[in-house]
Amino acid sequence: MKIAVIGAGSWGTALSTVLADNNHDVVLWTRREEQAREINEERSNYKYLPGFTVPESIRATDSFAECVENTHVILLVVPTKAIRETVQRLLPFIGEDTTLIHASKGIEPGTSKRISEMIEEELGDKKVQSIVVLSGPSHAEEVCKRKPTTVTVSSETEEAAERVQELFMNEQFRVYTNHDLIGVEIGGALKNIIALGIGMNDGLGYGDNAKAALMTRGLAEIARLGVKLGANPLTFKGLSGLGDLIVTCTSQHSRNWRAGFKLGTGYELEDVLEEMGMVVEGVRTTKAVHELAKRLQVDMPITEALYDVLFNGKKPPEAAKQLMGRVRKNEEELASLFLGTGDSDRS
Ligand SMILES: NC(=O)C1=CN([C@@H]2O[C@H](COP(=O)(O)OP(=O)(O)OC[C@H]3O[C@@H](n4cnc5c(N)ncnc54)[C@H](OP(=O)(O)O)[C@@H]3O)[C@@H](O)[C@H]2O)C=CC1
Ligand SMILES: O=C(CO)COP(=O)(O)O
Repeated sequence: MKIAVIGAGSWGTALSTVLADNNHDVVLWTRREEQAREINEERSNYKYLPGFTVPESIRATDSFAECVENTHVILLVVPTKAIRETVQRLLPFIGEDTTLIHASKGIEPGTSKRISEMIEEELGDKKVQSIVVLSGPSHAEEVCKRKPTTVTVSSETEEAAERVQELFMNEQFRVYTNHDLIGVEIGGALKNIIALGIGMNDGLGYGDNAKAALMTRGLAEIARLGVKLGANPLTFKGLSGLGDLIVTCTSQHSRNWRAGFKLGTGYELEDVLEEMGMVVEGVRTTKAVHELAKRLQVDMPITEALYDVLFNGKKPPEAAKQLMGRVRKNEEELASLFLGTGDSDRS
């Protein structure tokens, strides 16, 4: 089956590889002609995955039409900020038999929308068969080396999720389904905020105790917001929640962790992002979630501390002090949150 993959960064290339390993006919779109040539002729994607050999069967193109015509399955893997313009470009090529899968992780500042909501908005009256999200603990660098990886796919219907599960599943890439689209998208997007914070913690030299605290309390505030938005709290204990939080907060591959680390050692945000040269979704998502939490009156102290560092010039040690100096709390909220017995706003 022909599958169009939009976005030839690290994750688009890695997911193309999984699909090519499963004998699908993969056409990978890049906006740069020289990158299409590099992939087709040298079988490499040096900027994003140095040392990786792109499978022969993957064809790259800088022609959007060539990539997306004559297929019913389209995978979007562009940064969150490029989702709307990409869906706009897709409109002439899609219809009621199109399955739109996205594998991006972010929330849009200004609108506080999840990615599937942004896609729906851009589709307007245009109907597609299904919108499916693929999320979970999965760094491109390991997927390309065919290291064991598990992810979750979610859609409004179980049948749509199962079709996508079937497309991706193989011996090294295990795919679960989950009906909770809101929870899956929220978990995948918000763990990037906590990973930035943990990178910062490590850059400051604070150690493992604080890291464990940030992960645990980070998951609590992710679940707190998710529940308010209608997610199943138990989703946050699954692959797209706790699973992705663990990998992003502990892996050397995480761009969010690396950016946070640099900030913790005293670099300015602008310099960090320029040096990184890859998408660090947590920065815009922190802004979006700060706005959303304020609007919904959900207490998210770690996100707030991060927001102050990223956008209000607060120094990381001061932000850490702010978190440690908060009023006394009781941990029992976690029980009601994760047992699903209440949508507590307490932190
Ligand atoms: N990397 C990973 O391991 C994982 C990433 N993700 C998510 O996947 C999404 C994509 O990330 P990833 O592949 O890692 O990012 P990278 O930084 O590796 O690559 C970004 C890609 O997006 C392209 N791009 C940037 N801006 C635009 C635009 N305006 N229009 C079209 N294309 C654009 C870039 O093109 P160019 O090179 O021309 O600038 C490049 O191909 C993110 O939401 C990320 O959170 C999810 C799971 C794992
Ligand atoms: O989502 C990811 C792993 O599951 C990728 O995280 P980073 O963007 O921090 O590298």
